[in-house]
Amino acid sequence: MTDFDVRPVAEDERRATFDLLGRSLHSDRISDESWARYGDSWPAAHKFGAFDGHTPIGIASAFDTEIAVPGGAVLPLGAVDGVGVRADRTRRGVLTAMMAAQLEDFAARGIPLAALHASEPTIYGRFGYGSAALGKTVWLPVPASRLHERVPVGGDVRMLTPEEAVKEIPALYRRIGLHRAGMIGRPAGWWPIAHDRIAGPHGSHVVVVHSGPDGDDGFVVYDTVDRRTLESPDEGAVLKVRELHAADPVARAALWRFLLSVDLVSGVRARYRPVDEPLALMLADHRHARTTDIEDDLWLRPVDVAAALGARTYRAADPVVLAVTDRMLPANTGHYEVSPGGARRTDAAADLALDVDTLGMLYLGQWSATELAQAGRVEVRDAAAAARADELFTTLAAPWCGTFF
Ligand SMILES: CC(=O)SCCNC(=O)CCNC(=O)[C@H](O)C(C)(C)COP(=O)(O)OP(=O)(O)OC[C@H]1O[C@@H](n2cnc3c(N)ncnc32)[C@H](O)[C@@H]1OP(=O)(O)O
Repeated sequence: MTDFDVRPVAEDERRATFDLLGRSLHSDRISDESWARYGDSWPAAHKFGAFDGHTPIGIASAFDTEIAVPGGAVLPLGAVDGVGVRADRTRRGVLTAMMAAQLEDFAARGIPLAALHASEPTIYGRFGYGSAALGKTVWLPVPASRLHERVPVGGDVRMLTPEEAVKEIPALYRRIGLHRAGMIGRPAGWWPIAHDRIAGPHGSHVVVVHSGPDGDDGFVVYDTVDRRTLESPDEGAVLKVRELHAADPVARAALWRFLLSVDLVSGVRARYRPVDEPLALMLADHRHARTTDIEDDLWLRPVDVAAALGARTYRAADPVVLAVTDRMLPANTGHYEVSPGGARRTDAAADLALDVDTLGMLYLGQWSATELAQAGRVEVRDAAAAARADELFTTLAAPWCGTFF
């Protein structure tokens, strides 16, 4: 049994907790130089540590931002960006205690949704997080992959210097906007560690911007992986896309056209793309676009179920009543009527019953109530209700986050 206290991280505990996180993820200890450059991206605010005396043995970090939900509303979000427990203190409740403190903090501050990217899919369901948006990995071989002649053409692309990338991309991300459910805002503290570190003067990534008739409207950040070996000295490099954002199909097509045009390349690999990005359809020969993986990407946790359900829109169908159970935040446990007019608490009998993590899976439209019922995650009390819930919760575009945190 381990004794530990969970409390907010103090200013002078930032680096120790950052190192603890790095160690738990098997990263190298951060150098003084890198800490001086990027340490401000690890503020003490919204971090809970588990301490054995003064020594940190666990960290659960989050930053405040916002997330787009189906219908276009943008809600406050607690983005959980770093969780780790010292390897000699795992499996004795340290994470559970930190998650409880963090969720109570989100609830007390009126934050209706929390989200994270999970290192392992078996960790977070018990804390009310559900796998809410998937991402696909695509592989496009070069030169075989050519865009179809009907794919729209327009605008121009230009490669930024690292200094320009640091300056211009944050504003461009804001201009493109949170146009899909699941996309999140990127606060000032996100950029140095997640973008400038890899795409600025000390990084290896390349940034290319597309401009259309109204100015810059898309960008891609990628790295180049050299594949030459003694046995195959002429093997082309692989372009590894870190992120690609575009305001419209013309900008998106231009950025993919650019990637496929780079010389001495054997292929383009992009991970965590929207599952409905029509890359295969954009090729002259759709067989060249290979989806090599589909992974859970964003995990979502309704913190205030009434506020979260009330903020998204629903398609036309008769109402359903959901019985939601939330063991960690019991104030959420109750019945909610969902209809095209919105959502509200009700005393009416429930048609479907589910835990709050499953509500997280349903919320952005990635999974249907029927799928979740067939998998045993939704209990069907009225046989016709799953189909009504499918209609209500379905979204035209797949949810997608598109931001690493
Ligand atoms: C958002 C992010 O940052 S993702 C990155 C998460 N961090 C990592 O993966 C770093 C390496 N792993 C770790 O640091 C730790 O193992 C953690 C943080 C995943 C778990 O911390 P712990 O303190 O061991 O968790 P805790 O003891 O509270 O476990 C609670 C329950 O979850 C289970 N659990 C915890 N971690 C895992 C896991 N990796 N796989 C399966 N089950 C797990 C425990 O078995 C326990 O189950 P029980 O209640 O049935 O007994």
